[in-house]
Amino acid sequence: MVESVDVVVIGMGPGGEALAGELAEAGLSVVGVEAGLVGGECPYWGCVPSKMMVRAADALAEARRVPALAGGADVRPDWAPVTRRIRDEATSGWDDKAAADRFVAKGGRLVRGRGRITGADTVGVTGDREYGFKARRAIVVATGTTPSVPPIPGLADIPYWTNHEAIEAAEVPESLCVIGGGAVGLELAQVYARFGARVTVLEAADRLLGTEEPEAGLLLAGVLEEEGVTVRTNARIDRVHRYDGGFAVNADRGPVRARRVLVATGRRARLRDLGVGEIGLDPDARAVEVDDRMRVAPGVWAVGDVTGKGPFTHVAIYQAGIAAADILGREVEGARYHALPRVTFTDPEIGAVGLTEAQARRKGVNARVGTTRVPSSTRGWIHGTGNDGFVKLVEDADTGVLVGATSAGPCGGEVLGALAVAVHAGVPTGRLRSMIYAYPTFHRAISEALDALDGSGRAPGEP
Ligand SMILES: Cc1cc2nc3c(=O)[nH]c(=O)nc-3n(C[C@H](O)[C@H](O)[C@H](O)COP(=O)(O)OP(=O)(O)OC[C@H]3O[C@@H](n4cnc5c(N)ncnc54)[C@H](O)[C@@H]3O)c2cc1C
Ligand SMILES: NC(=O)c1ccc[n+]([C@@H]2O[C@H](COP(=O)([O-])OP(=O)(O)OC[C@H]3O[C@@H](n4cnc5c(N)ncnc54)[C@H](O)[C@@H]3O)[C@@H](O)[C@H]2O)c1
Repeated sequence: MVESVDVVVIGMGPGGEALAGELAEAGLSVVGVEAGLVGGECPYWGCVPSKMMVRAADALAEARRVPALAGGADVRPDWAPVTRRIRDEATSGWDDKAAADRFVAKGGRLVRGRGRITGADTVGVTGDREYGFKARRAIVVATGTTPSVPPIPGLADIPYWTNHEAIEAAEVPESLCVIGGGAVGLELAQVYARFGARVTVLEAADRLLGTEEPEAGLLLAGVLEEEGVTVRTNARIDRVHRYDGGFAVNADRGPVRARRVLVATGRRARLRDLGVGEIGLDPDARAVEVDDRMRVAPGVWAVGDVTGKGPFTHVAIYQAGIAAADILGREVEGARYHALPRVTFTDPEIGAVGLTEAQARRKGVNARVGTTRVPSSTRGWIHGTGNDGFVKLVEDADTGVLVGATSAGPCGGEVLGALAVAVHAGVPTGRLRSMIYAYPTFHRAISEALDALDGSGRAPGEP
């Protein structure tokens, strides 16, 4: 039997949950289909528990800095409070009852199972029982991504970790080989190393955090090495196999032997099982193409990681707001990604917004950059140990407008706030120069980076 409803949302991660909740509150009949946990990756295996781990690991690192600043500290890492907080405070034991109840309280109907598009306006769900829905107003694809596992010989035959196992781990392994030096790999590598694991990071590219400024990857490689993590870039892995109760990852420059192997080599959307061919999409595409209102096809919208516009919770929620307004027939400004912020929560944090220098040049921007090091800023110098970082600005020299920035360092993600406002609003660097920066804050380094921009940095017409 096919039931008629206004909207069917497939996938109730941060994007789907926000969108489905808003539409239900607006009075539409909304079915949210979820194959796993309502809330998706972010609250159970992503942002929230990983940042609890980072918080704990940072506390250890700060305590280890006490001798340089304030006397003595006896630091004895214990993983138990971390697992307890993740189980009890973050995930309720990986139980989504609270999130499911929240959606139902907004007037939504939750259907547990795997959704599949079966026609231009119909969705089938396979779970404990079969459902069929006809969506009068909208189908929304919000199915996120899953880990992309490289076809390394032997890898599929071992019980490797993805972010799920790394977040759920009851113990810290004696040693950990992390394949992939992106955000997942680096945040978790530093956490596990600070809790005592011997960690090696194998990154195929020539630097860590390859999508950000090269200075960021270099900075993190140096900091991690100083903390005892082995970092190998340009790594070629040819085989993985069991070895002495653990595993051996055979790479150029020698094998890495470790108790656990974490695969953190990116994520990808899986469209084949979703029936997207029914609405004329390529089932093998890496993402669902959307316009600036998240429209995919007549009566179909998509939000979140599946759109390939930026794999972050804040992007999923931003897109959900736009799609909800569009579905409700309200006027809404289309999505713009020119000031997309992202933060890698390593210590130092790497905050970035807009274009990197290389991206700006590739887009034909006449890029002018200004960089300052945090240790040479007043606050960085006062901070002392743990003060690594930099602020880098990318200005369009033709317009005098800031088009990108990176703030790496202690509180790098918070310093980013000011830079994100500037890039979002297209503030000319001349205007930023005339601002008063509180002394001695970390964000005051922005004014030093402005001084480092070649020329005046003033926009045409600016005083
Ligand atoms: C370790 C880690 C740390 C992260 N840290 C951060 C961070 O600090 N900040 C940040 O902004 N982002 C972070 N992210 C990224 C963030 O988790 C994602 O961008 C976000 O979860 C994407 O939301 P989404 O709604 O698009 O998809 P998802 O969260 O992936 O949710 C999709 C949901 O759809 C369901 N689903 C899939 N297919 C179907 C189907 N056919 N039928 C029914 N249900 C289906 C899935 O079960 C899932 O619940 C992190 C990711 C990881 C892995
Ligand atoms: N703080 C945050 O906002 C946060 C934290 C974690 C994850 N995320 C998001 O989740 C997504 C997934 O993160 P991720 O780190 O898995 O992906 P990623 O794409 O950011 O990084 C994957 C890394 O693995 C490397 N790699 C790929 N194949 C390899 C191989 N065979 N051998 C060695 N290295 C290989 C890539 O060169 C790349 O550097 C990202 O897009 C990220 O932005 C965000």
